Amino acid sequence: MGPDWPGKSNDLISWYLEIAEGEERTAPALVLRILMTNFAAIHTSSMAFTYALFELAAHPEHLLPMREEVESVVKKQGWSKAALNSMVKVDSFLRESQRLNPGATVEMTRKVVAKEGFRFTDGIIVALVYVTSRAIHYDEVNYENSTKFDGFRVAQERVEYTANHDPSQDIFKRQMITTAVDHLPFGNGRQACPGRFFAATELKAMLAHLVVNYDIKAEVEGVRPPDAMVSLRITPSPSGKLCFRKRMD
Ligand code: HEM
Repeated sequence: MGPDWPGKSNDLISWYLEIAEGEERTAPALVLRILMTNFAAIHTSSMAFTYALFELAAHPEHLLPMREEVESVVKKQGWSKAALNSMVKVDSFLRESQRLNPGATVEMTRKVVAKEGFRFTDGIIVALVYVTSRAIHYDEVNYENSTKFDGFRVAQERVEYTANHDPSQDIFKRQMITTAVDHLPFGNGRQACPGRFFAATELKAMLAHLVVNYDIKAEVEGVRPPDAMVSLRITPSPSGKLCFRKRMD
């Protein structure tokens, strides 16, 4: 039948089967790969959304502008992938939430393969490198008022950018999916998270649905439930509570 045939599945198991060879093409090896992908995909996305809800409840002034944006975009483009791309405020809000809430104090573990290790300019030699993503995200050199949550930090910038550039020629470099040395929620470089396009689509769709259908309130006004630390990892409070109600108007 060759590599393509009518009705061929287009899913994760099929993609793995297509490239796996030798001992990688056995059921245990494929199951481990799928479990590993689930591990990379699920807790990260749920944590990112929980953080976004905590930030929204603590900074409720962001809700109505996002509601207006989503309603206006959906009116023109329906609930589509293209519509999600046009939700500039929703994208900016999630990006800011990820900036202030990376999943760990350090990310991007890299094993040095050179036998002599990696030598920093001060002479220190290491075999393993981590990047201090949280410190970078909170650095005033990189972000003005860096500790302040400003959900629309890049939204206006993007509107202005888009108005002045041909969208087919250039892309705004500070979207939720864009990685950079000063924005590392998805890592950076060759090993940057390959699931980030999927994650951004699902998180934006969920947040857009939420802001048009629900009102949200913090349990204690303006207070964001405190994070929990697990070794080098930081997680949203497992006991934090928020109040939701179906939108009344
Ligand atoms: C908000 C959600 C997510 C966050 C914050 C996140 C974050 C990350 C980070 C920080 C890395 C390490 C990047 C580096 O070392 O430079 C990574 C790698 C990875 N992520 Fe995600 N991720 C998310 C969602 C997903 C999803 C939905 C999938 C799959 C559908 C996924 C699959 C992977 C895989 C396979 C890797 C390893 C890439 C490699 O080593 O080549 N991630 N992710």
